[in-house]
Amino acid sequence: MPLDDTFAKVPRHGRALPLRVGTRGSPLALWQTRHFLSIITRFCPVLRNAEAFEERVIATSGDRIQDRALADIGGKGLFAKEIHEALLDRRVDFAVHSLKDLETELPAGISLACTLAREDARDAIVLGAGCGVPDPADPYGCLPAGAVIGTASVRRQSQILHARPDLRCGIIRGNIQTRLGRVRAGEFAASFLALAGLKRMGLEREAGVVLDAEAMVPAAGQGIVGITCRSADAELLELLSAIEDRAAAAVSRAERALLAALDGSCRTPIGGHARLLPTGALHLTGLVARPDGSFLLKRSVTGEAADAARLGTALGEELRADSPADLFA
Ligand SMILES: NCc1[nH]cc(CCC(=O)O)c1CC(=O)O
Repeated sequence: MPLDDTFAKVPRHGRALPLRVGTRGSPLALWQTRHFLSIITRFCPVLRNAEAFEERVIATSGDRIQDRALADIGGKGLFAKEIHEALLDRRVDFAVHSLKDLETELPAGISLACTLAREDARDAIVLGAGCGVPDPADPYGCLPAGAVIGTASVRRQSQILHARPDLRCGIIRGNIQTRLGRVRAGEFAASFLALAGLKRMGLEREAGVVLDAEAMVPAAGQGIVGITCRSADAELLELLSAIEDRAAAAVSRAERALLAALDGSCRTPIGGHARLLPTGALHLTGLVARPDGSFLLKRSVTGEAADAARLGTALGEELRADSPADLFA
């Protein structure tokens, strides 16, 4: 059925417009929400009017608590909890998330309806004034000995400390603009940000060093926007699945299955990154480490994209079996 016909069913079924979209209020979250709306309206002319959508900004616990590592306050679910509640309470009809902030096991009644095309999945280092000139052959070489790097992510912390045990990490939180400001103010020698967020904010020039996915394994879902809605809302699920990006769906299935198989404690540094090869096969890298970088295990597999979830589960189980048991206590 042509997409327009599918979407034309929305008002015909008597669903009241506007459709209410839930989003966090950060500049990146709002950008991603408007990006999603521009895609859905391109596919669906019937929704191309000013009254079709209404943005509802929802503050999450992750936005409110700014001084602690995510692992210490309950992990990634914190950016989504209040948004799930708004969906279940029917205050919104669907919601836009950074997929890497969305827990693998969603609450009963909430479904991941679709994923949008991936922006760059890599991490970047934002360099403060005391850093040297970046050398592509030695991505961490420009960081001064003993420097304090701002990050609230145990995944990034473990990988940089593994490569540079002389460095130290301090907690930096807040949205992209806040974190850039704190590096500029000299509170930290440098910090990490997802390149996807910098690009979407037009701040790519702030990326002093771009780390390839081998040097710094990204988080599962990094750079991908995911849309949730109520599992019982068959009509909206159908509409949203029509705009799914197939490549993003395959890589995110692999990465999220890996994460789910490894998920022991939210304090465990875990990386997961999949990409589609020119042959159409799927290449998946997974990483488990200790937060201090003293242990780091990284493995890759290649298989059929159609088996994305199974590949992720198998790699996750293998990494778990070959890591010290206390990492998953
Ligand atoms: N946890 C915060 C968060 N969630 C998504 C992004 C960036 C965009 C993305 O990865 O899709 C960021 C900021 C960052 O990690 O630098």
